[in-house]
This record gives sequence, structure tokens and C-alpha cells, in this order.
Amino acid sequence: MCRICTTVTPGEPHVILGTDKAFTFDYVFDINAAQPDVYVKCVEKLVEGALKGYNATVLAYGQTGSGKTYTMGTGFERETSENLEGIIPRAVRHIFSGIENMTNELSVPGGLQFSVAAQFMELYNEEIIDLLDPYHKGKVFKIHEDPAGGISVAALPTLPLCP
Ligand SMILES: Nc1ncnc2c1ncn2[C@@H]1O[C@H](COP(=O)(O)OP(=O)(O)OP(=O)(O)O)[C@@H](O)[C@H]1O
Repeated sequence: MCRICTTVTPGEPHVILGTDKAFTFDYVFDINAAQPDVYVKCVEKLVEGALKGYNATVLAYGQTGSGKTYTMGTGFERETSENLEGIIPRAVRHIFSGIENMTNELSVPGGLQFSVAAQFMELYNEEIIDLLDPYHKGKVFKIHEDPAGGISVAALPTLPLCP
């Protein structure tokens, strides 16, 4: 039989495992939290920052079945209601509405130019699969450590995005 073994105190960023083991995070969401709550609390400010030129990363980490795909919103069906959409579709919409606002607010001679591109990859057993290329599922890209100490994926295609 399965039972819930964690508790969350409203307003406190801790998860209590069992009765006595507490873990503290920046934000903690209880079982009834909805997708918009997670986006507004954890991601919205990162996208606002990215629109101002800062780098941002959202990473889903957890054991199998813990809700990474659901929360990131990469497994959604076309008919998924907006309330159930996860982070990625929300972030993409947010990026394009941010671009539209900036274009309207800042009148720059010659206009502002924005370029948005995406890569979508799966890392499995230390190999990369391009999820934007369903026709070449078997094609594997290698992860390289470059001389400057960075990690890169050689030749993984980038898809330009339009609103
Ligand atoms: N917050 C949630 N509300 C409702 N259903 C959820 C929630 N989180 C996850 N689920 C459901 O639980 C199941 C497992 O979630 P999900 O596929 O997102 O896990 P995962 O961490 O991506 O697993 P894996 O690592 O195996 O890919 C799915 O059916 C998903 O719809």
C-alpha cells in the first residue's frame, strides 16, 4: 500500500520526511500546487531576467515518475488546457510577449531585432539525442569538454522560433 510520507507546512520552505527529517529549499509546493503557482514563484523572474540579458537555467531533477516531464510541460498534448501547461510552453509564451512589450515600449530607429532559437535534447546514458529530429532518432551527438573548460554538444541543430 502507498501512503504519503512527506509533509509541508504552509508558508515554510521545508519538506518533512517522516516525522523528523526536514529539508529546506527556496520554494516548496504541496500536493495541491498547480502549474501556474510553480511558474509564477520559480520561473517568471528568471524569464524576466533573461529578457534583460541574464542567463537562466531551469533544471528538473528527481527519480523516475516524480513529475519532471509534467512540471516542465514537455509531455503535453495539444489539447492540454492552459492551466495544466508546464514550464516550457509558459516560458515560450512569456518570452514572446516580453519581446512584443519591449518592441512597443522602446522605439529604436530601425526597430529592434530579436532572434529566438531552441535546442531540445535528451541526455541518456551520457549520450545526446536530438528530440527535434524525430526522423533520425538513432543519431547520437557527443558531449565534449572544450579546452576553456566548458561543456558543449557538437553539431546539435538549433531551431529558430517564431511567435
Ligand atoms: N503535479 C502533478 N499533478 C498531476 N499529475 C502529475 C503531477 N506530476 C506528475 N504527474 C503524473 O505522474 C506521472 C509521472 O510523471 P512524469 O512522467 O512527469 O515523471 P518523470 O519524473 O518525468 O518520470 P521519468 O523520469 O520516468 O521520465 C505522469 O502520469 C504525470 O502526468
